[in-house]
Amino acid sequence: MKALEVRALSVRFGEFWALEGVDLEVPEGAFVAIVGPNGAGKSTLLKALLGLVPYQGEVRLWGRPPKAVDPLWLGYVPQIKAFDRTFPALAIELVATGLLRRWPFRLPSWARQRALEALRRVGAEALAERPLGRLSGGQLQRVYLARAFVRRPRLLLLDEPATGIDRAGEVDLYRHLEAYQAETGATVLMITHDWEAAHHASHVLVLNRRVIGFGPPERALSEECLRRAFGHLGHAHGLFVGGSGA
Ligand SMILES: Nc1ncnc2c1ncn2[C@@H]1O[C@H](COP(=O)(O)OP(=O)(O)OP(=O)(O)O)[C@@H](O)[C@H]1O
Repeated sequence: MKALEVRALSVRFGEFWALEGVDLEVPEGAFVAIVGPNGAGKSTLLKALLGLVPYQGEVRLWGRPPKAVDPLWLGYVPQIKAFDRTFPALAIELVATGLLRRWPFRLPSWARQRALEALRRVGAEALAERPLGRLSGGQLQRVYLARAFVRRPRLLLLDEPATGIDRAGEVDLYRHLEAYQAETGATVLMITHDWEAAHHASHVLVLNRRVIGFGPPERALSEECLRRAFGHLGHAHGLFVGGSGA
């Protein structure tokens, strides 16, 4: 079964086309790494799939329009750029908003258990009772990941989830994602600038406003595809499949 089908998807901001004519089919249970240069429309694609930006074309999740899908089936971790750190809340409460879809005044014990389980999954159980204002950037990123996991979603949309997380935490994150997929059969779409991480995905989407390549890493991460997407490979030369650094 296809988790995701996209036909002729285009997104326009004023006169500027951020995405043009994107076609994509993602089988259920796939792990798709999305790569492309800055401004390529990667975040815009995830937002369009969630109906967060207006688009032209067709999006189907499990054969249905996004609005007909139970929101609890979808876990989204946006790019975290700014956060009001004076907001008086605990990490576990932010995680629980993924479940309750509002700020909990008092956390029901079932929601507390689920939130703790999700924090454990991302190695952040110890942060549960910590005020958000006292989290580092990487710790806050883990808490947002737990917020996506807490729903036990069937589709996880992750926008550069490893940003700010240390190398050991990053390896842990990929391990958690793999374990979660093996356990639930969920589908993952993950934007990353880490081509090495992309090599471990089942599929890679190379995007630059249009689909430049889509398929298994060895095909999509070919030198030709990456050159078409990035123009030149610069210092990353050698990371493409078949290159000396692969
Ligand atoms: N709300 C908006 N209004 C106007 N332009 C926008 C808006 N959101 C994104 N854009 C533009 O659309 C293009 C694609 O942006 P997007 O954030 O999707 O790129 P990206 O591939 O995720 O980039 P990055 O790797 O830098 O995160 C960019 O040129 C951006 O400036």
